[in-house]
Amino acid sequence: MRPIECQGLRKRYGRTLAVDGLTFTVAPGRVTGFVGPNGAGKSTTMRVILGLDRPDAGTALVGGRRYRDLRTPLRHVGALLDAGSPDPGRRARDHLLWMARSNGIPPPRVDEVLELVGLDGVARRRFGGFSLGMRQRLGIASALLGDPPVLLFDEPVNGLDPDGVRWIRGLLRGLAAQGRTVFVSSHLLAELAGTADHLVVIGRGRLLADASVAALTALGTSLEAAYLALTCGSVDYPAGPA
Ligand SMILES: Nc1ncnc2c1ncn2[C@@H]1O[C@H](COP(=O)(O)OP(=O)(O)OP(=O)(O)O)[C@@H](O)[C@H]1O
Repeated sequence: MRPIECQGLRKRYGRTLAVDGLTFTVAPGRVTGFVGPNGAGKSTTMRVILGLDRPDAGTALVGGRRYRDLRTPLRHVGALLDAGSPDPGRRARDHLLWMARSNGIPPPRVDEVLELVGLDGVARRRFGGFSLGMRQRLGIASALLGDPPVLLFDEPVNGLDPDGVRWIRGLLRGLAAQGRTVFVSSHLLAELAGTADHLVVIGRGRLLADASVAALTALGTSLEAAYLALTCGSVDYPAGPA
């Protein structure tokens, strides 16, 4: 199975240094949470790993290769970055068939993943009529389509009801138990405490911690307390007194 390796990653947008020399490895076989204050550089890092943005310095490798060098990327890396993307007029199954075709994935896999995410009953409905939870599930179906060893999820539980949150938790744990590399960003620390084995914490584009959830929790009274202590110097808009 394959790790994600970021080495000296740097990315600037105009005057904003979004990622500032990040080095970390995401190991297979466990769920690694990716956390940090708003604007810390999490999405940028994920975009660079997925070849959607070019770094100004450093490298991001998946299984030892750059994403843009992969010929059939969906077979190597699955990603949920933005659940709102497919054409609203396109039917869910057609959207997945189109993705499968462009990556040399056999069509029967489409029905397999639709069933896996619980969308088999609405496979012929148009994406435009999907609820947020259904969109999120379709995004996850796309990520799983190529049966990839590496998966990235950016805020996968955003806007989901408790049932959906519980479903995602089980899915992530199951994928890691199969030996896959699972990298998931979230602001919901309590949720991550129950899902992730390991956390990469960043602030202002820099690495603040790369440690097991157990080790981080032992630093404070809770994972949240440990996180707040680690990131207190990296928050642009701190909350006032409660
Ligand atoms: N395309 C872009 N153009 C200009 N600035 C950008 C762009 N993308 C990100 N940034 C800036 O880079 C910094 C990091 O943003 P990023 O979205 O990676 O952070 P994040 O940790 O994912 O934040 P959040 O938790 O709020 O989603 C921010 O200051 C953001 O405004």
